Amino acid sequence: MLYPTPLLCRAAPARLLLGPGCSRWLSLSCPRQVVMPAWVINRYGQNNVLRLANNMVLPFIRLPNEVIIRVHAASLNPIDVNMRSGYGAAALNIRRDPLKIKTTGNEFPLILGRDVSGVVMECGLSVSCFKPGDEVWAAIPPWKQGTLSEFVVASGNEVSLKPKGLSHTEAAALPYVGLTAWSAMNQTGGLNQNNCAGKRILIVGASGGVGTFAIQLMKAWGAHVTAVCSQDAKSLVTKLGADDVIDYKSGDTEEQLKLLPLFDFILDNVGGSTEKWALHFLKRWSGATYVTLVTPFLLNMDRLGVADGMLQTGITMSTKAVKHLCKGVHYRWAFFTPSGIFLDEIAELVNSGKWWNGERVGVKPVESRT
Ligand SMILES: NC(=O)C1=CN([C@@H]2O[C@H](COP(=O)(O)OP(=O)(O)OC[C@H]3O[C@@H](n4cnc5c(N)ncnc54)[C@H](OP(=O)(O)O)[C@@H]3O)[C@@H](O)[C@H]2O)C=CC1
Repeated sequence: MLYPTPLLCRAAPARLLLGPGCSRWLSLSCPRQVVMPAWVINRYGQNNVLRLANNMVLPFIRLPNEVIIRVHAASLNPIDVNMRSGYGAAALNIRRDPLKIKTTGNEFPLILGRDVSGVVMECGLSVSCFKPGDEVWAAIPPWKQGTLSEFVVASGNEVSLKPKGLSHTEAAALPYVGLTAWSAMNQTGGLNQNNCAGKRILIVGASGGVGTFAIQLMKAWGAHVTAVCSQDAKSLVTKLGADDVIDYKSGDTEEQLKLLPLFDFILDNVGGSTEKWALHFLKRWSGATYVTLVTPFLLNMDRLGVADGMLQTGITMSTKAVKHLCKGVHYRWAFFTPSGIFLDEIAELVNSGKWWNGERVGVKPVESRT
């Protein structure tokens, strides 16, 4: 395993001054490329396409607001499994390194993994919030090289100081699901700590990464939470603060929900047929909102190409939004949003102790995520 030498660390700003495209110049002129280990894929497929490469070129700072993080822990989310199979490639390639795609003809090798907890190694010239040695956490957007490697580059505005009470392993389980839940509940759904008290929230798929985070966020903001999950997860979601638990595997979910009062907000982490029945459980004409994280946005572009895929997405989304608005409820799609600022807010909640409900049960250890 090779680590960056001080010379190479100092070389990063010089590369920055050279601007985009300098990597080729440097790799031609450097007698010895500095390499790192990383889990990569060189084509899309099943798990057998994953390989541990020991010769990935060390990433470097291209933009003044970027930082290099030495990865202490990373974790996996459903998106990593889906991206391994090619999910989202059409849209993500538009945002990936155009020079690399132009010179090699494809996006490979790709490093998967969105979550990171680690230590800042190097900062771009305009980074003022972080310095080398800071312990940070982040979720790297899916169009960038991922975190299943020894080093990763992130924009300064995607990074936040890691909560002091969490180990790197614990911290690496939170950013992607945390930012996704934050985006869905706060940015898309309009919920915040000042308007949640007494609101009735239904979380479908409550036992997953996003769901377990969303339960804790809603409880920290004072809402009443009903969790839909399997019996296996009942004690977990109860410990996290869920007030009511509906077991979707034993009996009819709709029949069980009919026994409860209507909801102000539904978070759908499951998709499929959920929106066919779940919207009936929202209060009408009172600003109630249904937010789903399972959308055909990237699939449409994979299937139809970027332009037609975006058009199809726009039509589907607006048709559904208008249809449900006519019935008195808001219908919205939500997406993961990388943000150091929101991670700061999450870190504050974690540091305040509100997160743990008295027990350290809020984080799924990295080993147990699929
Ligand atoms: N739009 C976006 O930008 C993003 C979308 N997502 C999507 O959000 C979804 C949730 O993500 P994440 O939490 O990380 O995924 P997980 O795989 O961690 O969790 C999904 C959970 O859903 C539960 N589940 C499955 N079927 C049902 C059902 N019929 N009713 C209730 N619960 C069910 C599973 O529980 P059990 O095993 O007990 O059945 C599982 O715990 C995924 O589909 C993901 O692709 C995630 C991040 C970003």
